[in-house]
Amino acid sequence: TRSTRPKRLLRAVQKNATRGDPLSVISAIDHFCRHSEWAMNVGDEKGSILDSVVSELNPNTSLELGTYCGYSTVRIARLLPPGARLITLEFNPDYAAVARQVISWAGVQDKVELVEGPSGDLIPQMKERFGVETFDFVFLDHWKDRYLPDTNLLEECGLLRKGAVLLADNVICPGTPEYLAYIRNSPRYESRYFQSHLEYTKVEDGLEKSVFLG
Ligand SMILES: CCNc1ncnc2c1ncn2[C@@H]1O[C@H](/C=C/CNC(=O)c2cc(-c3ccc(F)cc3)cc(O)c2O)[C@@H](O)[C@H]1O
Ligand SMILES: [Mg+2]
Repeated sequence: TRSTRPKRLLRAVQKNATRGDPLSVISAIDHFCRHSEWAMNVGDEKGSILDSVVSELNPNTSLELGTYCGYSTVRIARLLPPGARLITLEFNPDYAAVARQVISWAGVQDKVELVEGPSGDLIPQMKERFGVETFDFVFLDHWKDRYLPDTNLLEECGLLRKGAVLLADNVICPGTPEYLAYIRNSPRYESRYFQSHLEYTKVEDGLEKSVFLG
């Protein structure tokens, strides 16, 4: 079957990373994307901001929108305390298949539940089907024009607890104008912009961290 970039990325992980060692998986992907083929992972620079937000929050229940190859899934899961869990949503079956293998190569599969399907259908099922009460942390990194509708959906489904943190990738490049306008003007959120760069480049990009006030 035709080789794709995600499959070549997975091969680089299997070749260069040590099974059960999440940091070696993260650096193998960063090396591949820097020296072989650029790919839309959050990357090492924005990734360390993601790490600090997760470490400070110690979330029990986390949601990731847009798994892609599982790079940020591994970054988040490796920092979660025992018993904590990360649900990650991916609607492309080929990407999901690659991500599952990256996640298990890193040895974090016990903390991760990768669900295949569109977020718009899955978010309303979180309570009933996945036994979620509320999320402590949400990482948004899927189609940029879906950040706002999915945030509204999370609100409507009562899935955000007071103090829950939303962290959005790419608020500058490619950009998420409607999401930014909403979240920065809403009295229900306290937002802060973390300036950084588009993964593996010198182009400006950043993460928007927003605390839900209830
Ligand atoms: C339909 C909405 N619901 C969804 N539900 C579940 N999974 C979804 C969904 N949308 C998209 N996905 C998945 O998330 C991933 C999509 C991510 C979209 N990301 C980007 O477009 C992106 C793009 C860039 C970028 C920046 C500059 C460029 F020149 C070129 C690309 C950088 C990034 O960091 C990005 O995150 C895919 O795996 C896709 O299958
Ligand atoms: Mg991104």
